[in-house]
Amino acid sequence: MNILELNHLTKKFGDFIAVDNMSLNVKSGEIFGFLGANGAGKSTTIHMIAGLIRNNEGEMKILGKNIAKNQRFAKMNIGIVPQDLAIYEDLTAYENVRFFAGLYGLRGAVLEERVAEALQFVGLSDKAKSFPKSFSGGMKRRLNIACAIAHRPKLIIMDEPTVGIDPQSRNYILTSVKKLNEMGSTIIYTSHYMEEVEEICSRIAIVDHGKIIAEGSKEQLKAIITENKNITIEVKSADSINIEQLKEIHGVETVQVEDNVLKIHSATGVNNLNKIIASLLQTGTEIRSIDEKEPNLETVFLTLTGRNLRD
Ligand SMILES: Nc1ncnc2c1ncn2[C@@H]1O[C@H](COP(=O)(O)OP(=O)(O)OP(=O)(O)O)[C@@H](O)[C@H]1O
Repeated sequence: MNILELNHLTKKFGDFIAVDNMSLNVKSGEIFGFLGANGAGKSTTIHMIAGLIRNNEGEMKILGKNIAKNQRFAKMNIGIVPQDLAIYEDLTAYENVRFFAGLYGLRGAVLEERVAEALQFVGLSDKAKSFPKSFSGGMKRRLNIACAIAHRPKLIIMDEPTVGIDPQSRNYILTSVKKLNEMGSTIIYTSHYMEEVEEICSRIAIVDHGKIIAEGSKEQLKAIITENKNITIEVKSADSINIEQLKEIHGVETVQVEDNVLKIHSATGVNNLNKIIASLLQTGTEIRSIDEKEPNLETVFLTLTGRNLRD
């Protein structure tokens, strides 16, 4: 079942099209990765889902209901962790979470219980009475998450929650995302860090210039690119390399020599490294090091857009 549906969603700022006819289905229970470079249109999409800005065209549905026509229902079922911290410096951690949970209609004992639960979940129970100004960047991010999850939304959307924080807090957040998912929430995880998306997401959409340019599991996305394996061999001297002979080896697609480094693109599933080495040794080439890499999402992104994910 689809928890979120975006149909032909478009957002323009003047003449500029930030989100361009975007259609997307997110299934209940998944951790869905929304991967794109800065300015790709990720935050704009989230702001439309959150009702913070209006779309020019298209339609959005949460649990089958039109978001624009069922705003209260949408608010109850969606928790947004914004990219820019949405916490009040002059309220304690506890008061911050209570304020947001109150906005979603929680009252009385249930409210108190859920606030305590959310603070505990992000590891800030012992800081409940402290003010965020004494918090590290990572702690503020965690408080930001607590504010978005206290009302137990079915869909949690996180907009780059690990930007600018220390590795320990980053790991904490990634573990929390997996835990929230195991506890039953669907997650949309936005990032331009492909390692994070590869680690936690079951399905991924790559967004570029406001459009989804590829969508699928990690394996499906990697299968898009043909030059699947990159073999880099450093040699003492490249003079003796017989390039034509290397190109005849099964699976070898391209061979490049730069200074004393040999770069070979080879099809995956082809076990030809022994033959490549044998060819080099036969012509008297001395090997210094060998490195063989499977493609990653960065390579997929580069192949699709011609650019690196990070600027
Ligand atoms: N209010 C606005 N007015 C004009 N242009 C805007 C506005 N908000 C966003 N944009 C532009 O829309 C494009 C998409 O921005 P958006 O913030 O959605 O990208 P993003 O993928 O979330 O990237 P980032 O990680 O940098 O936030 C950018 O070129 C941005 O400059």
